[in-house]
Amino acid sequence: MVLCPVIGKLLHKRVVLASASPRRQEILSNAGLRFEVVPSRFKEKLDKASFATPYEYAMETAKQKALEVATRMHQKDLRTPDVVIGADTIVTVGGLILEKPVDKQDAYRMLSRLSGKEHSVFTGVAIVHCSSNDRQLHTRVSEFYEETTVKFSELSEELLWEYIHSGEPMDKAGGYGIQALGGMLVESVHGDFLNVVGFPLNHFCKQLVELYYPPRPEDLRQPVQHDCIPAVDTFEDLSDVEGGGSEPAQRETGSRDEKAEVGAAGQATAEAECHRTRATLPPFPTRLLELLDGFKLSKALLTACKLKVFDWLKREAPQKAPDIASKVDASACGTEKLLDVCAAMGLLEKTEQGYSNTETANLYLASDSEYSLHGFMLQNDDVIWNLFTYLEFAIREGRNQHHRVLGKKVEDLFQDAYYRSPETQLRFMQAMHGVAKLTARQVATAFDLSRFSSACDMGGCTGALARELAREYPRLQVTVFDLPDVVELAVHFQPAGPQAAQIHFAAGDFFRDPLPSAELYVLCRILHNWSDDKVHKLLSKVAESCKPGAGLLLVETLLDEEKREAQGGLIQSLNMLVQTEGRQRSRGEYQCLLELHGFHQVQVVHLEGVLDAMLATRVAP
Ligand SMILES: Cc1cn([C@H]2C[C@H](O)[C@@H](COP(=O)(O)OP(=O)(O)OP(=O)(O)O)O2)c(=O)[nH]c1=O
Repeated sequence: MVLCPVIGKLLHKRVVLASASPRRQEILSNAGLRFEVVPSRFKEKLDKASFATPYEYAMETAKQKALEVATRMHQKDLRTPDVVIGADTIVTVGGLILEKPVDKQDAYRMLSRLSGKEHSVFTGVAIVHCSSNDRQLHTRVSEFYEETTVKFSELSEELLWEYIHSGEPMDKAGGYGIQALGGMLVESVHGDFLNVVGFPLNHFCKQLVELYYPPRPEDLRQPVQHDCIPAVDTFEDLSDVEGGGSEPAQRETGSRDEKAEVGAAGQATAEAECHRTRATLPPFPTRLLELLDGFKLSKALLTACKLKVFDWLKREAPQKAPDIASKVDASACGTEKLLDVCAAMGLLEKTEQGYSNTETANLYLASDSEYSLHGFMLQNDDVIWNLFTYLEFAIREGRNQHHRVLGKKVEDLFQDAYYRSPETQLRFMQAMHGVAKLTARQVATAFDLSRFSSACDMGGCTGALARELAREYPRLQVTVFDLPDVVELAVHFQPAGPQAAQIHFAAGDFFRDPLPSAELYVLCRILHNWSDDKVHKLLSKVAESCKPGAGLLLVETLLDEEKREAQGGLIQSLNMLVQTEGRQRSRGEYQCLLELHGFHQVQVVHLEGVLDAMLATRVAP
């Protein structure tokens, strides 16, 4: 349902939200607006000192965000959008502008400044109307801002750090989210709540009314309430379908009533019918259709990785589609389609000269990059994709689907001959190595582990985490304990360096063989692979090997207790179902498991991305 009728004016236009903010997407789609999301690449680095007021800074940033998207979409040979919406939210306190914190310390500085005080939240919004003439982009910008004042309670150091460790502050202006946990910090709010969350919906609707229905001369002679959103019957023509143009409607001379009178009665009835249908039209299911297309986008990404498109473009760019096609041994027409989709997904840049990698592709998709996820992509393409085609069976049967993919029974995924063949094994290790490298630093620094002098990383694979632990704690000796064939290949992943002397590999099966002795045991993304029985078995083995005071560092994606949030965690649950015999668990479930095996003083830190780290201490039995 579209409550604000002027939103209906935009229903048949190509509207783009130039924002990656999930809050803005939610607010606007809840209001019934249909739009595509194209996050802006505009770097928010305008010189704040050159603006007389903070809201001018926010409006200019919003405008630049929207214009960058309008220009990029126009240049990319995609259809020029009709309307692009950009927004920027800032927090101001004591003359300072606070944007998103860059790290936890920055969040701490921001939140301590806000503690016990009143501050302002400004959101600048730009509505850019676009048109294209002779391949030239023409834009008309309408901007406004909204201010809301928020008062924080006095925040204790403890509460402040607990909030920061929740991870919530990092993508939010001022370092807090009023709509979630951050709501607990707030004593009072004066003004539009949604403005704080990132988008002043009420003011936006009023702005659309002004744009699409500027007051008629006769209205100006009568006292009018300027700050209200008119009711539905104020407008007769909400559809604007045939016009379909990108410009806001201009009021013609003569009222709409006059126009209706001159038309034939039959036509008037048909139009009325048409308007009724428009008014009751449900919101366009954009998000639903995007979800539907999700698997096609994933497959396009995986195929481009498999064909090593990003490797070729890292070596030489820009290149035209036929040149890339001949290098990757594929058809020119197919390659061009794939490259265009990659460009639309923001993985490639497309210009007159050809295609080039974006920074994301160079960093993560080229196979030789330091933080390459290429192996992880191939693992998803070759193994996980196939397993997910049997999701329906996995749901019905409540178990993994290797038997369907391989056509034979698989007793233990980690010991099976197919998965242990050197080629599949290496690909699996490359996949794990990519993911581990990306997250190892956060895991190693989540807690102060300096009291331990030895650690055992159970199932530590290529030693990527061991390396970060060794780098962070120079007196720590780390043993990577994994299956013999893994240990044999791990040497290929270990670069020389000062940490090499701190890292040792030990071959064995952690269910059957004695564990290497250590003061700290690490189980990073291990337990989710196993059933409750096996988790108990493993934890009791670890507990037996621990002296009182020893630590257990557990890293998993934790589900919330109601299993409602953490989309990443919930997807992982399905992933575990189709792939393993294990499952994702909640913080409470892990806490119980740990305590049952004599590990107490459990601390939890949410890491950037989807992982959570838990540190527990073994107490005397
Ligand atoms: C103060 C506050 C901000 N925020 C969010 C709104 C914005 O998403 C974010 C401020 O950063 P912005 O730079 O305005 O927006 P963004 O980076 O999230 O998205 P984009 O630039 O792509 O449009 O902070 C909350 O969600 N809750 C709050 O209480």
